[in-house]
Amino acid sequence: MLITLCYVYMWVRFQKCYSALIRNSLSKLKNSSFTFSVCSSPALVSSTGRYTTPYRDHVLNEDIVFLQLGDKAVYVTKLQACDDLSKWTVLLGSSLVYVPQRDSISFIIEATEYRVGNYYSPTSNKKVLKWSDYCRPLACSPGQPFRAVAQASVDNFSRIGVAFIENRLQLDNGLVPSKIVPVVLQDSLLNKLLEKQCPKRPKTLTSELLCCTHTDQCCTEPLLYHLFTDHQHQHFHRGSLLLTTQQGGSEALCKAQDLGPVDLQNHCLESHNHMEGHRHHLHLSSCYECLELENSTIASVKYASAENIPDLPDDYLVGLDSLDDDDDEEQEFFLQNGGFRSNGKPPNVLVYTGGCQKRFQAVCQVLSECINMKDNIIYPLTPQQALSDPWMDNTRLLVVAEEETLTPQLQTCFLTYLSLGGRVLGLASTLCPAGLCLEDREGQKGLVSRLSFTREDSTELELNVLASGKVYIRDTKGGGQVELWGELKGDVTHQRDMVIVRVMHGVDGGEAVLCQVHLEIAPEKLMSECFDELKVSNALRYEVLKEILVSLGLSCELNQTLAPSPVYLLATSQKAKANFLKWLQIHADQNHFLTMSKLSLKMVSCSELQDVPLLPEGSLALVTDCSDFENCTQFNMDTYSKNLKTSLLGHTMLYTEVITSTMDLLEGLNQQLPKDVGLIAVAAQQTQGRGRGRNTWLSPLGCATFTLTVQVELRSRLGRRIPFLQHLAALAVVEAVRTLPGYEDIDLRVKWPNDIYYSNMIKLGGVLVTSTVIGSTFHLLIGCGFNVTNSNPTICINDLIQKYNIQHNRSLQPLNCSQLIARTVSCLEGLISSFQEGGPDAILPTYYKRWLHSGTLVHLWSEDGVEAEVVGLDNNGFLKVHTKEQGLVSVEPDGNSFDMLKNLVVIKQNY
Ligand SMILES: O=C(O)CCCC[C@@H]1SC[C@@H]2NC(=O)N[C@@H]21
Repeated sequence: MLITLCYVYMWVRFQKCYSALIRNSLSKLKNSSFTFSVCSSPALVSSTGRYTTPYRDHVLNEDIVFLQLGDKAVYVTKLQACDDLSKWTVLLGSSLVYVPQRDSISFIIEATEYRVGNYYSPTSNKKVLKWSDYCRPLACSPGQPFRAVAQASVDNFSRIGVAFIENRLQLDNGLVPSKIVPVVLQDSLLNKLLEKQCPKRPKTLTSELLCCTHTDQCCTEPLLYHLFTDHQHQHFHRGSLLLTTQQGGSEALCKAQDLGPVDLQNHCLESHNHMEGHRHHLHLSSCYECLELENSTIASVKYASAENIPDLPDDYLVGLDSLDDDDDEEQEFFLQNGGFRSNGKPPNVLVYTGGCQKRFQAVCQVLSECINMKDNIIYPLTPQQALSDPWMDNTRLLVVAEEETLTPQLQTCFLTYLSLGGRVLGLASTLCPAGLCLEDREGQKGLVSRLSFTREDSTELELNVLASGKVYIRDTKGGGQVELWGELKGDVTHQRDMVIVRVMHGVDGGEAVLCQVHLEIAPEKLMSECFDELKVSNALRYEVLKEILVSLGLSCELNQTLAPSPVYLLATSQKAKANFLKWLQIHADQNHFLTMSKLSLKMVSCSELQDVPLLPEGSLALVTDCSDFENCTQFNMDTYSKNLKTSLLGHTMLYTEVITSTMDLLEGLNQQLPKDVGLIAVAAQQTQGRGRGRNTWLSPLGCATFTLTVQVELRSRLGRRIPFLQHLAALAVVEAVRTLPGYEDIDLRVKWPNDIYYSNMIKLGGVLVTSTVIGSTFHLLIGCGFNVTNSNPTICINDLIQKYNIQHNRSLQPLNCSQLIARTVSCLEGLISSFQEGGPDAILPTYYKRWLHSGTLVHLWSEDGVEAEVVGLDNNGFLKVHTKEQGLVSVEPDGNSFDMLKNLVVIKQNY
C-alpha cells in the first residue's frame, strides 16, 4: 500500500515536473531557431547521447541531451523546415481545416513497430495518453516508418512529449511511437497537398473546403481509413475521441453561392420522408437535394435583409470595436476563426424553443441560475428569426430546446452555425449533427430514469432525470467526433442508452453537447409522482448542466461579488428600538463606531447615508432611524412583527440585504448585550454563509437566514444540557410550519442533531450554534438557514406546500421569510421555556413526533459494524441507541463522524 502511494506520489510529482520543465523551456525557445525533439530506442541513441536515425536531417551534431529517462531522451535540436510532404496523405477532418494557430507547434511523429505485450495494458499503472486527443493530426505517410504531421499547443506538445518519454503515448493505429520532431510547416505545403488530393477545391484553406465530401467524388472515400480502424467502436467515452474521415451534415456548405434558389417548401416535405422508419437519419449528409437545400439556406441566412431584423441584438461589432486599436493581430485572428474568439465572444445566449414561450421561460430560468448573468444575455430565437436574421456572428451559445422535429431548414441552419465554430446545447431536441442518429424510446418518454454522467475528471455522477423518449445512436458512416458523456441505465441489465453526447463539428471548433434528458425541467413544475425522485437529484442536475455549460465556454462561476449593504436598525416597537439605541450610543466610540469581532458598524442617520464617506474595510453603515423600511422587497417588518409572539427574543433587529454572514454581524456584540435585548440579525442574502464544520451555507434570495442572540444561565435546566439547544432550534423551524393551521401534514422533519429535512430525503435547512460562557451565563448565537421560496438548486418549503396542494387538492398559500422567521423565533422561545420548566421530557414528545429516525436501524463504527436500533435522545441531547451486545449507548453530535441517513453512527460514550 505504502509503495503504491509512494509510486503515485512520485508519478504525480515528477510527471508535473517534466511537463513544467519542458513547457517552460519550450516557451523560452519559442522565438529561437532551437526546439526539443524526443527520441526512443537505445539502438538509436549513441554513446554520446545523440541519436542516429533515418531522419538525420532533423538531427544536427550540436544536439544536446536535455533530459533522459530510460531509453528515451529529450534533445535540444535546431528547428527544421518540413519540406517533403509530396507522398503524404491528408487526414480529412483535420488537415483540411488547417489554420495556423498562434503559439502552436507543428511536429512529425514517427512510429516503427506494433506494440507488443501489455505496453498499454488496462491493468498497468500508466495513464495512457492518446496522441490525437492532444493534437490535430494533419497528414501522414503510412509506409515504414509510419509518420504523421500534427499540430499542438505548447502545453499539449509538452504533454505528448512527457507521455512519450514515459512510454505511455498511444497512436491511434497501434504503432509504438519512436520519435517526435518539431518542424516548421509552411501553409503552402499543405495547400499543395490538398490540391493534389482534391484538385477541384479552391486554393484557400478555409472551412468552405469541408464541402468536398459531397460534391467531389475524389473525397467521398475515406482517406486513410486504416489509420483509425482501432476506433470503429459504436461510441467513445468522454476523453476519448472518435475520429473518422468522412464529413457529413451541414458541413457541405461551401458552394452556397454557386447554387440557384430551390423550393424550400417542397423540399421540406421530401426531407421529412428521410426521417420515417425506425432509425431516423436526421442529418442531411448524402442526398444531393438536401445539399442544395442546405446551401440555399445558408445563402438566405447570409444575405438576409437588414430590415428583417427586429429584435435580436447585434453587438458583434461592439465586441470588435472594443478590442484595442493596436490589437490588429487579435482582430484578424478573430475574423479568421469565423468571428468566434475564445475570449470576449459576444455575450448572447439564444434559446430556440420553436416559439413556445413557456419552454423558453423554463430554459431561461435554469440558464440564469447556472451561468454568470453579468456576462451573458439570454434571448429567445423564433423560427423566423433563426432562418432570416444574421444572428450567428453574435451568438456565444445557441440552445435548441424544441422537442418537435426540426424542419430541415432549421436543422441545416443550426448545423451551419455549428460548422462555423458555434456552440450548441441541445435539450431534448432533434438536432442531429453528422455522426449521430436519433432513435425512439417512446416507452421511456416522460419517465424518471437513472443517468450516469461522466465528468471532466472522469468521475461518474448518478442521478435521476426525466427521459425525452429518444436516444442517440452512433452513425459511424456520418463521420464527426463524438464523445459519450451520459448514458441511461435501462431496465434490462447492461442496457445503456446514449443520452448526452458531445460532438465536435466542422473545422472551426464547432461544439455541441446534445442531451436527450430534460435537464431544463425543474421537478416542481411536474408535481407528479416523480417529484420526489427528481428532487433528490436536483442539485446534481445543476452540477451536470453547469459542467456542460462550462465545456461550451460559458462561465458558471458565482462571481456576483455582491457588496455588503447598509444595516438597518429595526424593532417591533419604539420602546425596544429606543432601548437598544441607548445601549448602542453608550458603547460606540466618539466617531460613532461600534467595534465587534468580525466587523464594525458606524451609526448614521438615514439622511446621512448618502453622504457617508467611504468606510474603512470591514465597516458597515448602521442606519438607526429608518422610517421607510417598508420599501424593502425582501423583508416585510409588519409581517414579521405580526407573527412574532415572544416576550423577549427577536424584538430588536439588524436587517441587511447583503452581508458575509449574519453570524459576523453579532459575533462579539452578543456578549455585551443586556439581558433585556432580544437581538436578531436577518439578511436577505449572505455571501459567505457558514455551515457546521467547515461547510458553506449557500444563502441565495428566498432562503431565510438569521442569527438570534440567546442567553442561558449555566445552572438552568437547559444550561446544564446545552447541546439540546440545537435540537430545539431545528425543531422550532419544523414547528413554525407545521403548527400553522392547514400545514400540519407538510412533510418537514428534523434530522438529528440539527438539520431540517423534507421527509427523509433532502435537507432544506440547518442550524449552527456557537456559545461563550461569561460568568454564569451562556451567550449563544443561534444561526439558522432554511429554504423558503428558493426551489433551486435543491428544494424549499414552498415546493412542499405546492406538492401537498396538488396531491390533496388544497390551496394552501405559499409562505414567506418574514413570517417564517418570526414564527420560528416564537416557537423557539416556547420550546426553551418548556425545557427550562420541565427538562427534556417537556419537549421530547414533540421532538420525536417530528424527527425522522424512530426505530431506524443503524450500524455502529462502520458499515459492517454492530447493528443497533435508535431509541431516542438521552438527557444531554445525545443519540441513544440499543444494541444486543452493549445495551444502551449514546452518540455525540460532534461533527461529521456519522451519517444518520446512511444509517451509520460512531459511539462516543458508553453508559
Ligand atoms: O446545516 C448547517 O451546517 C448549518 C447551517 C446554518 C446556516 C445559517 S444561515 C444564518 C447563519 N449565518 C450563517 O453564516 N450560518 C447560519
